[in-house]
Amino acid sequence: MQVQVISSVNEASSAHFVHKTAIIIDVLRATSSIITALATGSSGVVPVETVMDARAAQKDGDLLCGERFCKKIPGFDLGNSPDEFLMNSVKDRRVILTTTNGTRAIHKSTRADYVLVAALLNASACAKAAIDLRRDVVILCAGSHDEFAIEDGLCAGLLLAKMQATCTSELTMDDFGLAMLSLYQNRSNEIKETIRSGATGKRLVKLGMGRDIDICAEVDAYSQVPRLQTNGDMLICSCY
Ligand SMILES: O=C(O)[C@H](CS(=O)(=O)O)OP(=O)(O)O
Repeated sequence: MQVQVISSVNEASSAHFVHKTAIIIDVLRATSSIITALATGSSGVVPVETVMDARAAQKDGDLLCGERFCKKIPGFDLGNSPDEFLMNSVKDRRVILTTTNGTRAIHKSTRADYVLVAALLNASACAKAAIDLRRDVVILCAGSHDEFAIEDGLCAGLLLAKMQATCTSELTMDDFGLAMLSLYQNRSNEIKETIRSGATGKRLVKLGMGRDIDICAEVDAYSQVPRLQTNGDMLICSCY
Protein backbone atom coordinates (compact mmCIF):
# COMPACT_ATOMS: atom_id res chain seq x y z
CA MET A 1 0.00 0.00 0.00
CA GLN A 2 1.32 3.45 -0.93
CA VAL A 3 0.55 6.56 1.09
CA GLN A 4 1.10 10.11 -0.14
CA VAL A 5 0.75 13.11 2.16
CA ILE A 6 -0.18 16.52 0.71
CA SER A 7 0.75 19.55 2.81
CA SER A 8 -2.15 21.94 2.09
CA VAL A 9 -5.29 22.34 -0.04
CA ASN A 10 -3.46 24.45 -2.59
CA GLU A 11 -1.00 21.62 -3.32
CA ALA A 12 -3.79 19.17 -4.18
CA SER A 13 -5.33 18.61 -7.60
CA SER A 14 -8.28 16.34 -8.26
CA ALA A 15 -5.98 13.97 -10.24
CA HIS A 16 -4.18 13.08 -6.98
CA PHE A 17 -7.25 11.23 -5.74
CA VAL A 18 -8.26 8.99 -8.66
CA HIS A 19 -8.62 5.29 -7.58
CA LYS A 20 -7.46 6.24 -4.07
CA THR A 21 -8.83 6.50 -0.56
CA ALA A 22 -8.60 10.16 0.50
CA ILE A 23 -8.17 11.07 4.16
CA ILE A 24 -8.92 14.71 4.90
CA ILE A 25 -7.38 16.26 8.01
CA ASP A 26 -8.18 19.68 9.46
CA VAL A 27 -7.49 19.30 13.17
CA LEU A 28 -8.19 23.03 13.81
CA ARG A 29 -11.03 22.73 13.45
CA ALA A 30 -13.27 21.54 10.63
CA THR A 31 -12.66 17.79 10.70
CA SER A 32 -12.62 17.77 14.53
CA SER A 33 -16.01 19.53 14.42
CA ILE A 34 -17.44 17.10 11.84
CA ILE A 35 -16.35 14.08 13.90
CA THR A 36 -17.73 15.62 17.11
CA ALA A 37 -21.06 16.49 15.46
CA LEU A 38 -21.53 12.96 14.12
CA ALA A 39 -20.29 11.29 17.33
CA THR A 40 -22.84 13.27 19.32
CA GLY A 41 -25.75 12.27 17.13
CA SER A 42 -25.98 14.58 14.11
CA SER A 43 -27.72 12.79 11.25
CA GLY A 44 -25.12 14.07 8.75
CA VAL A 45 -22.77 16.93 8.01
CA VAL A 46 -23.05 18.66 4.63
CA PRO A 47 -19.74 20.39 3.78
CA VAL A 48 -20.19 23.41 1.52
CA GLU A 49 -17.69 25.94 0.22
CA THR A 50 -19.51 29.25 0.50
CA VAL A 51 -21.94 31.04 2.79
CA MET A 52 -24.37 31.27 -0.13
CA ASP A 53 -24.15 27.49 -0.72
CA ALA A 54 -24.81 26.93 2.98
CA ARG A 55 -27.95 29.04 2.97
CA ALA A 56 -29.16 27.34 -0.23
CA ALA A 57 -28.61 23.84 1.23
CA GLN A 58 -30.49 24.51 4.46
CA LYS A 59 -33.80 22.66 4.87
CA ASP A 60 -36.25 22.76 7.80
CA GLY A 61 -34.54 21.50 10.95
CA ASP A 62 -30.99 21.84 9.61
CA LEU A 63 -28.38 23.73 11.62
CA LEU A 64 -26.38 26.33 9.73
CA CYS A 65 -22.79 26.26 10.99
CA GLY A 66 -19.40 27.65 10.05
CA GLU A 67 -16.78 30.33 10.42
CA ARG A 68 -14.98 33.08 8.64
CA PHE A 69 -11.83 34.45 10.31
CA CYS A 70 -12.44 31.75 13.00
CA LYS A 71 -15.68 33.44 14.11
CA LYS A 72 -19.29 32.30 13.72
CA ILE A 73 -20.86 33.65 10.55
CA PRO A 74 -23.54 36.28 11.35
CA GLY A 75 -27.01 34.73 11.35
CA PHE A 76 -25.69 31.15 11.59
CA ASP A 77 -26.72 28.80 14.43
CA LEU A 78 -23.22 27.66 15.41
CA GLY A 79 -19.61 28.33 14.46
CA ASN A 80 -16.90 25.79 13.59
CA SER A 81 -16.21 24.77 17.17
CA PRO A 82 -16.25 21.21 18.54
CA ASP A 83 -16.95 22.82 21.91
CA GLU A 84 -20.17 24.32 20.52
CA PHE A 85 -21.18 20.95 19.06
CA LEU A 86 -20.71 19.43 22.53
CA MET A 87 -22.62 22.22 24.31
CA ASN A 88 -25.56 22.44 21.88
CA SER A 89 -27.48 19.35 20.92
CA VAL A 90 -27.08 18.39 17.27
CA LYS A 91 -28.85 15.05 17.84
CA ASP A 92 -30.83 13.94 14.79
CA ARG A 93 -30.14 17.30 13.12
CA ARG A 94 -28.33 17.77 9.84
CA VAL A 95 -25.42 20.20 10.05
CA ILE A 96 -24.60 22.41 7.05
CA LEU A 97 -20.97 23.47 7.49
CA THR A 98 -18.79 25.99 5.67
CA THR A 99 -15.24 26.75 6.84
CA THR A 100 -12.21 28.48 5.38
CA ASN A 101 -10.04 25.42 4.70
CA GLY A 102 -11.57 22.10 5.79
CA THR A 103 -14.77 22.04 3.78
CA ARG A 104 -12.78 23.26 0.75
CA ALA A 105 -10.36 20.34 1.19
CA ILE A 106 -13.25 17.86 1.28
CA HIS A 107 -14.65 19.25 -1.98
CA LYS A 108 -11.23 18.93 -3.62
CA SER A 109 -11.09 15.18 -2.94
CA THR A 110 -14.34 14.03 -4.51
CA ARG A 111 -12.67 12.04 -7.31
CA ALA A 112 -11.37 9.56 -4.74
CA ASP A 113 -13.04 6.15 -4.49
CA TYR A 114 -13.53 6.80 -0.76
CA VAL A 115 -13.20 9.97 1.29
CA LEU A 116 -12.66 9.64 5.05
CA VAL A 117 -12.65 12.48 7.57
CA ALA A 118 -9.84 12.34 10.15
CA ALA A 119 -8.52 14.24 13.14
CA LEU A 120 -6.62 13.28 16.27
CA LEU A 121 -10.05 12.51 17.75
CA ASN A 122 -10.55 9.40 15.58
CA ALA A 123 -7.02 8.60 14.35
CA SER A 124 -6.86 4.87 15.18
CA ALA A 125 -10.33 4.14 13.82
CA CYS A 126 -9.62 6.10 10.64
CA ALA A 127 -6.26 4.37 10.05
CA LYS A 128 -7.97 0.99 10.38
CA ALA A 129 -10.84 2.03 8.06
CA ALA A 130 -8.31 3.15 5.41
CA ILE A 131 -6.40 -0.14 5.61
CA ASP A 132 -9.66 -2.10 5.33
CA LEU A 133 -10.61 -0.23 2.13
CA ARG A 134 -7.53 -1.70 0.36
CA ARG A 135 -6.67 1.25 -1.85
CA ASP A 136 -3.57 3.42 -1.99
CA VAL A 137 -4.10 6.42 0.27
CA VAL A 138 -3.74 10.17 -0.16
CA ILE A 139 -3.74 12.12 3.09
CA LEU A 140 -4.67 15.76 2.50
CA CYS A 141 -3.66 18.14 5.29
CA ALA A 142 -6.09 21.04 4.84
CA GLY A 143 -3.73 23.54 6.45
CA SER A 144 -4.69 27.14 6.93
CA HIS A 145 -5.03 29.77 4.23
CA ASP A 146 -3.21 27.58 1.68
CA GLU A 147 -0.27 26.96 4.00
CA PHE A 148 0.81 23.88 5.93
CA ALA A 149 -0.46 23.70 9.52
CA ILE A 150 1.59 21.76 12.09
CA GLU A 151 -1.44 20.20 13.82
CA ASP A 152 -2.50 18.57 10.54
CA GLY A 153 1.04 17.24 9.97
CA LEU A 154 1.06 15.81 13.49
CA CYS A 155 -2.20 14.01 12.80
CA ALA A 156 -0.92 12.72 9.43
CA GLY A 157 2.12 11.31 11.27
CA LEU A 158 -0.11 9.63 13.85
CA LEU A 159 -2.25 8.08 11.08
CA LEU A 160 0.90 6.78 9.37
CA ALA A 161 2.17 5.27 12.63
CA LYS A 162 -1.19 3.53 13.18
CA MET A 163 -1.39 2.37 9.55
CA GLN A 164 2.14 0.94 9.72
CA ALA A 165 1.17 -0.97 12.85
CA THR A 166 -2.02 -2.38 11.29
CA CYS A 167 -1.12 -3.00 7.64
CA THR A 168 -0.32 -6.62 6.89
CA SER A 169 1.30 -5.82 3.51
CA GLU A 170 4.23 -3.45 2.93
CA LEU A 171 3.37 0.22 3.49
CA THR A 172 5.44 2.80 1.64
CA MET A 173 5.16 6.55 2.00
CA ASP A 174 6.48 9.63 0.22
CA ASP A 175 9.17 11.88 1.73
CA PHE A 176 6.67 14.35 3.18
CA GLY A 177 4.89 11.41 4.83
CA LEU A 178 8.22 10.25 6.31
CA ALA A 179 8.81 13.76 7.66
CA MET A 180 5.33 13.87 9.25
CA LEU A 181 5.87 10.43 10.81
CA SER A 182 9.11 11.75 12.38
CA LEU A 183 7.31 14.89 13.54
CA TYR A 184 4.70 12.78 15.30
CA GLN A 185 7.30 10.41 16.81
CA ASN A 186 9.22 13.41 18.18
CA ARG A 187 6.21 15.28 19.55
CA SER A 188 3.81 12.50 20.62
CA ASN A 189 4.21 13.45 24.29
CA GLU A 190 3.63 17.18 23.62
CA ILE A 191 0.66 17.19 21.29
CA LYS A 192 -1.22 20.03 22.95
CA GLU A 193 1.89 22.22 23.26
CA THR A 194 2.81 21.58 19.61
CA ILE A 195 -0.68 22.57 18.46
CA ARG A 196 -0.64 25.71 20.60
CA SER A 197 2.73 26.73 19.09
CA GLY A 198 1.33 26.71 15.53
CA ALA A 199 -0.19 29.70 13.72
CA THR A 200 -3.84 28.57 13.94
CA GLY A 201 -3.37 27.49 17.56
CA LYS A 202 -2.01 30.94 18.45
CA ARG A 203 -4.88 32.61 16.55
CA LEU A 204 -7.52 30.59 18.40
CA VAL A 205 -5.93 31.28 21.80
CA LYS A 206 -5.85 35.00 21.01
CA LEU A 207 -9.56 34.86 20.16
CA GLY A 208 -10.37 33.11 23.46
CA MET A 209 -11.00 29.70 21.87
CA GLY A 210 -8.21 27.81 23.63
CA ARG A 211 -10.72 25.22 24.88
CA ASP A 212 -11.20 24.08 21.29
CA ILE A 213 -7.49 23.21 21.16
CA ASP A 214 -7.80 21.04 24.28
CA ILE A 215 -10.78 19.25 22.73
CA CYS A 216 -9.12 18.78 19.31
CA ALA A 217 -5.88 17.49 20.91
CA GLU A 218 -7.58 14.39 22.37
CA VAL A 219 -6.29 11.27 20.62
CA ASP A 220 -8.84 8.51 19.88
CA ALA A 221 -11.74 10.05 21.79
CA TYR A 222 -14.12 8.63 19.15
CA SER A 223 -14.41 5.49 17.04
CA GLN A 224 -16.63 7.08 14.40
CA VAL A 225 -15.10 7.58 10.93
CA PRO A 226 -17.14 10.00 8.80
CA ARG A 227 -17.26 9.02 5.15
CA LEU A 228 -18.28 11.30 2.29
CA GLN A 229 -21.27 10.24 0.20
CA THR A 230 -23.12 11.82 -2.67
CA ASN A 231 -26.80 12.49 -2.13
CA GLY A 232 -28.20 13.86 -5.40
CA ASP A 233 -26.11 16.93 -6.11
CA MET A 234 -25.13 17.25 -2.44
CA LEU A 235 -22.16 15.85 -0.53
CA ILE A 236 -22.80 14.52 2.96
CA CYS A 237 -20.50 13.12 5.66
CA SER A 238 -22.00 10.35 7.75
CA CYS A 239 -20.91 7.30 9.73
CA TYR A 240 -22.02 3.76 9.05
O1 LIG B 1 -12.23 27.72 12.07
C1 LIG B 1 -11.04 27.39 12.05
O2 LIG B 1 -10.46 26.93 13.03
C2 LIG B 1 -10.22 27.60 10.76
C3 LIG B 1 -9.99 29.05 10.65
S1 LIG B 1 -8.54 29.56 9.84
O3 LIG B 1 -8.94 29.90 8.47
O4 LIG B 1 -7.55 28.45 9.81
O5 LIG B 1 -8.03 30.72 10.54
O6 LIG B 1 -10.91 27.10 9.62
P1 LIG B 1 -10.77 25.56 9.15
O7 LIG B 1 -11.48 25.43 7.83
O8 LIG B 1 -11.41 24.70 10.21
O9 LIG B 1 -9.30 25.27 9.03
